[in-house]
Amino acid sequence: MTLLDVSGVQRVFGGLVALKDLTFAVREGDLLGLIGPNGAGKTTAFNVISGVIPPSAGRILFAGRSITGMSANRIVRQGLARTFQAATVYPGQTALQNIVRGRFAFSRPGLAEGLLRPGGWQRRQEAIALDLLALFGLDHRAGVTARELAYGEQKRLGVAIALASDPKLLMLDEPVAGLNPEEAEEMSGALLRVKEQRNITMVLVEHHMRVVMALCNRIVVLNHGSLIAEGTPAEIAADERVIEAYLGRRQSHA
Ligand SMILES: Nc1ncnc2c1ncn2[C@@H]1O[C@H](COP(=O)(O)OP(=O)(O)OP(=O)(O)O)[C@@H](O)[C@H]1O
Repeated sequence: MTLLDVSGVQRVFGGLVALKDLTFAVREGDLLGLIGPNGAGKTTAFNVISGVIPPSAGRILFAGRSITGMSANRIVRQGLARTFQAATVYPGQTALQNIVRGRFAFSRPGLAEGLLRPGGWQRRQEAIALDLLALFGLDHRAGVTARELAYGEQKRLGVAIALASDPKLLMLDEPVAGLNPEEAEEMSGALLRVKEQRNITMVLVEHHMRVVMALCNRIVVLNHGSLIAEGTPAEIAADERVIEAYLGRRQSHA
C-alpha cells in the first residue's frame, strides 16, 4: 500500500526552482533513499513533505489524506516524524527522559491516563523507553544526560526520540553525517533493527553511498530539482544519468 504519495510538487525560492514537478511514492515497508548531488533539492523535498515549508504547487498525500501545506506539528500528529541533520535532543535530560518526552511531545492520548494513575503509568512508559533505547544500543546509557553522550550516541538518541511518537513514517535527514566510521556502522545497525523489528517505513536523505546502498530497498535520485532515476540500489548504481549527475561533483564518502 502507498503510504506517501508526492505528486507534481514544485518549490520556488524567488527566481530559483528548487523542486520541479517531483512525483514519487513511498510504499509501506519501504526504506527509501533520497539521494542526489549538492543542491539537488533533497532537503527542500524533506522540508516540503514534513511541513517545514509549503510547496509552491503539487499535492502530497499521507496514508490517503492530503497533508499539502499542513503545519509541521499537524503532520507529526498524523504519524509522519522526521529528524534533522544535527542531533536534536534535550541536552539536560537523561536519555530515558528524552524518549519519554518524545512519546508525548505531540500530546497523544494516554497522557490523560498518566494523570489519573501516575505510578504505574510512569513505570510502563519507562519500560517502553528502555526497549527503544536498547534498539539503538543506548540502554546502558539510559541514566546519562544527553549532553554527556558522544555525538554518535546523541544522533542515535535523536532518531529514537522521533520514533518514540510511534510514527507510520520516519524521515531521516542525513543520519550518518558527521559520524566516524564506527558510529556510522552503529547507526546503520540501529536503522536495520528498526526496520526488521518494528517494520517502520523510512525515507532517508544521505550522502554516504555505502550506507544508502546497504540499507535501502529503493532509491530516488534528484538532480537540479528533478527526479532523474528511481530503482533498486543495483539499478541506480548502473544508471548512466546518475553517474553523470555525480561526475565532477562532490563525491560520496564511500
Ligand atoms: N530558503 C532558501 N532560499 C533560497 N534558496 C534556497 C533555500 N533553500 C534551498 N535553496 C536552494 O534550493 C536548491 C536546493 O537546495 P537543497 O538544500 O534542497 O539541496 P540538497 O539536495 O539538500 O543539497 P545538500 O546535499 O547540499 O544538502 C539549492 O540551489 C539551494 O541553494
